[in-house]
Amino acid sequence: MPPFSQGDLRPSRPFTADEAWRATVDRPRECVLFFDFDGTLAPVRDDPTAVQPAPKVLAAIDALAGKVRRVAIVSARPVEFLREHFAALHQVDLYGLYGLEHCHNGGDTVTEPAAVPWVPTITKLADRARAELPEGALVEYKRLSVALHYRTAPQLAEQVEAWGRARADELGLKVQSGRMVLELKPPVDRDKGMVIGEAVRDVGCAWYFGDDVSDIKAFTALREREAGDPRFLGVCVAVANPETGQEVSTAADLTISSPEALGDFLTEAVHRFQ
Ligand SMILES: O=P(O)(O)OC[C@H]1O[C@H](O[C@H]2O[C@H](CO)[C@@H](O)[C@H](O)[C@H]2O)[C@H](O)[C@@H](O)[C@@H]1O
Repeated sequence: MPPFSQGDLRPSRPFTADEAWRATVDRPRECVLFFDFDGTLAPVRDDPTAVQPAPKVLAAIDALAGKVRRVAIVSARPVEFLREHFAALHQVDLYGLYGLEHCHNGGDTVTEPAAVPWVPTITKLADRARAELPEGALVEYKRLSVALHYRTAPQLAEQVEAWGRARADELGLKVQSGRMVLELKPPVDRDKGMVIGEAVRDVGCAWYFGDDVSDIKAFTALREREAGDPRFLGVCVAVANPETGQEVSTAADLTISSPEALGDFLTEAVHRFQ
C-alpha cells in the first residue's frame, strides 16, 4: 500500500513519524501542535510542585511555534502554573484546568464563567480533604479543582478514590481519574476533547501529544475531525509510562518512550521545517 493517500495530504494508517512529519511540513501554516504537560513535556515527580519540562522541550517548542500556525499547551494545571513554566515562550497558547481557563499569546487569563461560582465549594473541599484523608495522601488545590494524589502512598489508592467519589456525589462535582490521582472539578462541560474539537475546526492538520487517560478525549476529537474531512490530518502521539501508558498508546498513532525522548523528537522535527 502506498504510504500516502488523499492527494499526498494524509498518510495512510498505520503511519510512521517520518510520514506524518512529511505530510505536516508540506502545509505548516495549516498545522497546530498541542501538548499535554505532566508526563508528556515534564517527567513525573512525587511532588507536583517540583516538576520541570524535560531538557530540550522548551527550545524545541519555541522553535516549532515559529514554523507552524499555532502551538498550545492543554493541561489540568492552572494557567498561572503553566505561565511560570513557559514564561520564556510568547507564541504559545495555554489551556488550563481542562479548558476551564485559557490564555492566548501571553494575554489575560480567561475563566469559564459557569465555573466561577464553584470556587467556594472547591476551596472548602480542599480543606476537608486535608483534614479527613489519611497521612500520605497529597491534596493539590487549584482554585477550580482539587487533585487527590496517592503516588507516594499507593496503598491508599482505594481509600482516596472512595472518599473523592463520595464527595463528588455529595457536592455534584465531576471526577477525572489520572496517574495515581483523582481529580474533582465543577460540573461544567469542559474537557480536553472539547478544547481540541473547537480549536481544530478551521485548521488542516493537528498533532496532540499526551500520556494520560484525559488525553484520549483529545485523540478522539482529532479522529472525529478527520472523519468529517478527508483532507484533515490528526496525529495522536502517546508518551509511554507504566500506569496509563498501555491504554493511551493503544489509542494513539505513535508512541514516544518518555518526556526526555519527546525533547529529542521535537528537536529533530524542527529541522524538517527548514
Ligand atoms: O493534564 P496534565 O498537565 O497532564 O495534568 C495532569 C495532572 O498532572 C499532575 O499530576 C501528575 O504529575 C505529578 C507530578 O509529576 C505526579 O506527582 C502525579 O502523580 C501525576 O498524577 C498534577 O499535579 C495534577 O494536578 C494534574 O491533574
